[in-house]
Amino acid sequence: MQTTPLLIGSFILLFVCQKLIGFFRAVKSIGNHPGHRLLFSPASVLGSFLPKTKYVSLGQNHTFVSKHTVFEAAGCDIHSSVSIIPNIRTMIVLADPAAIKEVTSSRARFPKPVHFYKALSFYGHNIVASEGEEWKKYRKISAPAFSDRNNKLVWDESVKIMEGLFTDVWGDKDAITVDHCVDITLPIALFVIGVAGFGRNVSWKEDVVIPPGHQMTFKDALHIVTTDIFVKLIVPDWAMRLTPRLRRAKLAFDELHRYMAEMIRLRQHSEKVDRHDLFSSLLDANAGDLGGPALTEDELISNIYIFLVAGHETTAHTLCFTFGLLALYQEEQEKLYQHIKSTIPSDRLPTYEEMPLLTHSMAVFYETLRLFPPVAAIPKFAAEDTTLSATDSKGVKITVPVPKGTDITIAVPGLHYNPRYWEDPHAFKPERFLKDWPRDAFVPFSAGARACIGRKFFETEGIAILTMLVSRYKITVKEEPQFAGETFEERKARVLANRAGLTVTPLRVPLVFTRRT
Ligand code: HEM
Repeated sequence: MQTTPLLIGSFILLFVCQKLIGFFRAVKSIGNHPGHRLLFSPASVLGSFLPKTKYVSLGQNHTFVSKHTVFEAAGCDIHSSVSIIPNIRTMIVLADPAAIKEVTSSRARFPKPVHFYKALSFYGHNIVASEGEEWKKYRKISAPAFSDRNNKLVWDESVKIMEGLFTDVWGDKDAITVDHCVDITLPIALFVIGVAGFGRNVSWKEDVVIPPGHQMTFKDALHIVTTDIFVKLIVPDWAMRLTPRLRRAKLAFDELHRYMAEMIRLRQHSEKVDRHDLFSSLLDANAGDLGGPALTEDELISNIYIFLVAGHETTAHTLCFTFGLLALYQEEQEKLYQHIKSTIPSDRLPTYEEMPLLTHSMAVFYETLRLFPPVAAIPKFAAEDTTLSATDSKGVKITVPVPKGTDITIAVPGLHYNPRYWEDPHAFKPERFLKDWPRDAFVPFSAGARACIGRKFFETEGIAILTMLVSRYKITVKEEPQFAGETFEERKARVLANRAGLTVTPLRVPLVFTRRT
């Protein structure tokens, strides 16, 4: 009778001893480099959802929230994290430009951990969630669509979309109040990738109408899929009908699939015109017209989905933070307005050829991306036993052993708020990008062969949108009685508050756009 509890107790003791031995071995394998010692891995579902508790979990959005402070505590621009559950995991976290450059430029030594991207692969394999020969195939198919010719299309379409917003939606109103700025930046970014990437032209008026044969709009389906992506990862298919929220998520996943299949059928049956957009490249690859192995139907759908997501969420959130910052820092907005006014005559629309002249607009975006990088943590892993080096707080070079299999995280906010490279790192100062600046200490688009393929696409649409908006409207924070009397710092914290989502997500940015006279 007494043997059962004894047996269970022995098993528990054995399990704990095994975990502890593994834990201490892991700590030793990285030379006992300082950092977090945790019960739950920050890369696990529990570890990222539990609140921040010492020795237990780092809490939500921790890479963004902690910025450079963890590195300061570790006394080095590389810190470690060793955790026990679900299995012993060793992670090396980087905020050192040279170490980051080494990792991003050696793809074979530091590949992408594809299993981390499971949430993005539910429609099939795609460019973001793949490695090796498969990734090379997707990148080769997509690269020609990001040409200068297509960037001009991105510019022209972005200008048209902004004109549509001003005339069809805002009309003759002198002041437009939005309760959350993403309510306008999400559709803007989606319309741009829709038309410039996929030839899918949606007007502001059509955008709110559910087309026949569907139960939600394309925009809503994509938005719900993006927001509920982790639900789909955690909840098994049979359980997706259990609550109204889960049913809505399931409907959105199915609807988005239907919309993408329709887009494909429509383009396949339309007259072949000489197009060079992303959709044409993907369809040609599916038809086997590009040589090499053809894209399967699932790969085609999954890549369309990934370009829609990668191409609109990052952009929409960056635009939203940019408008929020300009509303808070009126003097910076005025400088930007004056620069645009002195560069583009007010009696006509800005052209793609004028984009290089809009240096101040680019500086505003770069400073926003430094402060609010949408992708806060970029994961890699060590494919072999190796080392990484950084300087410690006393300027001494430290070499950290990195055993094969170690997780590596590029902590983008850690680097972007690193006071060794950025003076007064918490301040919004676009001018820092108008003089010489530390290029290796700025990686919002990652770097090396796996850097963002859409960087120029974003910069083009972003500058066109910002130029159109700031030249015609002044942006201010919406005044609300419940926040009367708050200090500037309180207002800033409220307006720029964010949470972890697929990318760093603004919570609520309430703004007023007032027509300039
Ligand atoms: C503010 C705008 C943007 C930011 C900050 C951004 C950031 C990034 C980052 C950090 C990565 C690397 C992710 C990783 O290694 O896991 C990435 C990859 C990627 N981005 Fe962007 N992105 C932006 C806009 C865009 C746009 C507009 C598109 C498409 C039109 C796009 C398409 C992609 C794709 C396809 C990849 C995967 C590339 C590969 O692995 O070869 N992104 N982006």
